[in-house]
Amino acid sequence: MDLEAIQNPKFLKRMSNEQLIQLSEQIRQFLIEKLSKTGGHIGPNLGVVELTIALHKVFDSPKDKLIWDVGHQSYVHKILTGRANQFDTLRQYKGLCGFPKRSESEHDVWETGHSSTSLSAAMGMAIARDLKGTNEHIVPIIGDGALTGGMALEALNHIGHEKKDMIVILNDNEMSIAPNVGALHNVLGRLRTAGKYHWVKDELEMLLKKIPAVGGKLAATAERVKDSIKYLLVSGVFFEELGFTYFGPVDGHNFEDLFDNLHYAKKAKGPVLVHVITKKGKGYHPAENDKVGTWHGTGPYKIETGDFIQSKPSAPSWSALVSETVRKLAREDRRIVAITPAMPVGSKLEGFASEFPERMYDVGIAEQHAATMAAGLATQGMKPFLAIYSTFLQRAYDQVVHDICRQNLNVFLGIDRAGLVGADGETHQGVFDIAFLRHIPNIVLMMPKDENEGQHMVYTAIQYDAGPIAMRFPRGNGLGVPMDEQLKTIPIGTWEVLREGTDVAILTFGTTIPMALQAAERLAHEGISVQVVNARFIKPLDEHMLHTLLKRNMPLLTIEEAVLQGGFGSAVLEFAHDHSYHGAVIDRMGIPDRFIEHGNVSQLLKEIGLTTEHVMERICLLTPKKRKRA
Ligand SMILES: Cc1ncc(C[n+]2csc(CCOP(=O)(O)OP(=O)(O)O)c2C)c(N)n1
Ligand SMILES: CC(=O)[C@@H](O)[C@H](O)COP(=O)(O)O
Ligand SMILES: [Mg+2]
Repeated sequence: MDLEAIQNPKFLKRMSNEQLIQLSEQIRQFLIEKLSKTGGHIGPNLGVVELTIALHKVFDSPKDKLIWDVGHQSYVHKILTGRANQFDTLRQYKGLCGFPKRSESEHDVWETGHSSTSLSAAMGMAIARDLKGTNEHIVPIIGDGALTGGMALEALNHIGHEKKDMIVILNDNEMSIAPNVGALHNVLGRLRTAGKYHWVKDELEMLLKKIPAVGGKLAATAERVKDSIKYLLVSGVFFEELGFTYFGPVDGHNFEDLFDNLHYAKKAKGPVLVHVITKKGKGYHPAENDKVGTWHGTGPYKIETGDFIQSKPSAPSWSALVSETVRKLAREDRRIVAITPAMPVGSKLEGFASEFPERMYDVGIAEQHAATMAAGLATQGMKPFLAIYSTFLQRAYDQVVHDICRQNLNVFLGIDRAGLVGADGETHQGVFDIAFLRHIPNIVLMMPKDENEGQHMVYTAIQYDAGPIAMRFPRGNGLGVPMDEQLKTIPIGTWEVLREGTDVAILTFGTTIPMALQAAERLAHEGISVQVVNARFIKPLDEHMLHTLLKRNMPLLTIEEAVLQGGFGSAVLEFAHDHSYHGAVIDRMGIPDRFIEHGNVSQLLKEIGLTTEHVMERICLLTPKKRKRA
């Protein structure tokens, strides 16, 4: 069939299982083809083809609410709800979002991107339904990785207590991004192998009744069987004791099994959990055999070979630079412990993990736990390195305030993906961390201009023992600058003049330094002398340099690839005000007060007005008398 002609999922109701099998094959090929050009979350989506088809056949979206946790696995849902013709624009500027988007379709009832929110949202929708007296089905679909998120466990606890009608679909493929971790994962493991939970439970009851009747060796065998089955059943009881009716394990690639269980679940009263076993990457050999998470989210690739199509980077990735520098230091410094909340691959911690397995912790999708565990380590004299994406650090704000900074503990926060991340869009842009960190007492917040300064900053952070210290760095690769052999510490709170100037000073850091230098270079030809300062410490500010600049009455322009509200520019404004430089001329450039959608970073910067040309315009507005007509 022509997938691009699909308007809505109603057509599924008329299809036989054989036809559905053909459809799932067609969708798989479509995904493999399209994503070989656009990139995206190919593994997760190949794993949920049959499950998504079955859900849209059994339930009536959008009346029935399908809520996709994380949402990176919603491409099949988007195909079945009339968006197949947009896949050439997947995750591109003004194109199809890689996550559910309410403005795209009435079938996208809840927007995700950050993990573990589906059950809480589902509970809200279930309460609303019952208060309104309507009868729609509420169906959150949560992965085994997302289930390790604290929010999910908070919601399970409440849902099981309130006993509202809800059908939780647990999509268990044994993988988070990397192989899933945790005790809960082991519970699921037992269930995966237990066979049909309810059948096993009935068999056990019958067996238990017969045991007294058999004597001798058979009794001992029966006893052993009973114990092993009981061990397996304990896992099923895990959910039943939480107040759920457990169905499973269900073969997530077998329509008969799926329909049997989903129809049961649809009729059941109270909260139901359907444990569906799927294979991440199913149907595409390289993705299906991915043991480490390489095919979780990818760029374009060659279908025949599974080779990724990417230009050879001129410099190591920022994540590798930071994690490998920590690894090098960990050889001499036994205090160092690395922690990642489920992103060992993205944070490039594989090397550290292989060299120091006893000092590397992947805690699952548990940022709050990760941050406070780091604080606990620091109280015992250890030097925890918490590798965490800026956007995911948002989950651990109180732990940073209450546990790490308030107790002034020696935690090193490696804030990865700081700034615009591009394809993942609104839910993943790392643009809030300056605003939500800089006002916390005791924290040091810094950002290097290039990877050489970055390695020195890592060294500085490890040596620093006066409290919490955070280094933010962008997604992607460094600039390819020469690297010093010898690491050195950078004095905390010191900025660096990169270019002298007398008419105006630009204060900026990290990824916006190149555009500042380029603007200064071009304006020099128009008679405007621009000073460019590497304001590499966002907190504490370099007060000495600020006083010097403000006393010279130089107009200042701050630039940051981060939100303006409460950002670095705000800090400079506050400083000028607090030190009575009331006549100071201070302008700010950064991300405006709105969410930034997905797209190529350079396109987004252009849309926002963060380019060399925009900097030049702002400088000219600050120095009107100086500009020689070009
Ligand atoms: C709060 C948060 N932390 C981390 C991530 C990064 N992340 C995206 S998908 C994923 C793994 C999800 O595993 P699972 O729920 O099992 O889905 P699967 O990819 O296996 O289908 C992680 C850790 C995230 N999206 N949100
Ligand atoms: C869906 C999700 O949250 C992750 O897969 C995220 O997309 C990873 O981002 P990076 O590609 O920057 O590691
Ligand atoms: Mg999974």
